[in-house]
Amino acid sequence: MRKVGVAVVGAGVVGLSTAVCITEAIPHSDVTVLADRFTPNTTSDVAAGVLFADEFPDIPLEQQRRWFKRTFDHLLAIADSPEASLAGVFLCSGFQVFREVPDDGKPFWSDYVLGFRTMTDEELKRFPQYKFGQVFTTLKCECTVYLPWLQSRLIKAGGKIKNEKVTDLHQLGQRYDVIINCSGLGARDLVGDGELYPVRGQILKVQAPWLKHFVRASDGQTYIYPGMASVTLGGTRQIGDWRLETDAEESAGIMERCRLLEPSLRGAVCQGVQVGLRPGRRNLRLERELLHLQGRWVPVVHNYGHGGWGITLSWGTALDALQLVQQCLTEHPQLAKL
Ligand SMILES: Cc1cc2nc3c(=O)[nH]c(=O)nc-3n(C[C@H](O)[C@H](O)[C@H](O)COP(=O)(O)OP(=O)(O)OC[C@H]3O[C@@H](n4cnc5c(N)ncnc54)[C@H](O)[C@@H]3O)c2cc1C
Ligand SMILES: O=C(O)CCC(=O)C(=O)O
Repeated sequence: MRKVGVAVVGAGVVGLSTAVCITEAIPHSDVTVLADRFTPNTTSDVAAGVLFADEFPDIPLEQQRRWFKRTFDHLLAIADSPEASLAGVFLCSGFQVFREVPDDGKPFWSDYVLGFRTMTDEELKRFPQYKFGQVFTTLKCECTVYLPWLQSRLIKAGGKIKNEKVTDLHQLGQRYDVIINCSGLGARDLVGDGELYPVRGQILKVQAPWLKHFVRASDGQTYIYPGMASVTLGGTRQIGDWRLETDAEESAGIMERCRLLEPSLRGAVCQGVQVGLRPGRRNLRLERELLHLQGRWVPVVHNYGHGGWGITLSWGTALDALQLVQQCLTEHPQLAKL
């Protein structure tokens, strides 16, 4: 029996998670990840990798909760296993602080992180400019470690990886039975999605090994996330900005804002500056369609547009993409019987 040939376009956290889920769940699949950039050169590699999210406005909250919880549970199991350091996944605790008391002090994911609660007045004293805060333990998934680990897991399960820029899905129509589009911001050109836009993010990596807690200002413009080898200081969220170069003035601004939150950073040594373009979209796209490519009908599953929450939602959306592939195989029995 010939296997079902599946092409996954994209080797960021979304593409690799989706490829692993399909390869491990569908034994008669032959999955190839095609990408023009691999770790450490994807946007995912720039991410702080913290499990945290804002809401997509038009996607049912239940669905977003499921994506968050499934990713959290998957990564927590890794964090609790001997694989944790090899996969770059670990628990991290800290504070989110607000200048004004929010109307709703409980984000949609508050039941899934560990120990979510409101900060006490004593805890808030450390942040004199802030009136309200939340304390919780979430996960950090460092993609420069996690993506190589996912690639190894994929290859071990029988998947393949190929360096190829896909300029048109027609290129793949004759070579694969199912196509999964996890091209992030690249989907703007690949499938002409004008709803996608870049949200530029610049971060600093500093040496400050005494810091053990994260601190995040609720506007998402200032955050301090201690990690395995360095502390990530952020950030910027510049909508529509395509610049990949680093900006010295912005670095100075990030450092200044972070020092106001965490004065001990005055002693921190800066190791590097990075920029990434988040795949911004009003709502992420997770759906399937049937495309007529080079004389045959080919199911295409889209899974892109995760904005600033691609690591947070990676496993949950990959499991939904897998379900869409399974539906394609049921509805197109010629594929299931290959
Ligand atoms: C500064 C910063 C901090 C962040 N922090 C966090 C965080 O703490 N938590 C969180 O959840 N998220 C965070 N994010 C967001 C996160 O990085 C993204 O949501 C995530 O990386 C998107 O993953 P992706 O796999 O869709 O895209 P990418 O990582 O961009 O991968 C896209 C892949 O598609 C390939 N590709 C594209 N077009 C083509 C083509 N035509 N042919 C072949 N291959 C193609 C690329 O080569 C690449 O392999 C942050 C982002 C930034 C910039
Ligand atoms: O916003 C955060 O706190 C985590 C970092 C992030 O998700 C981002 O910068 O996109």
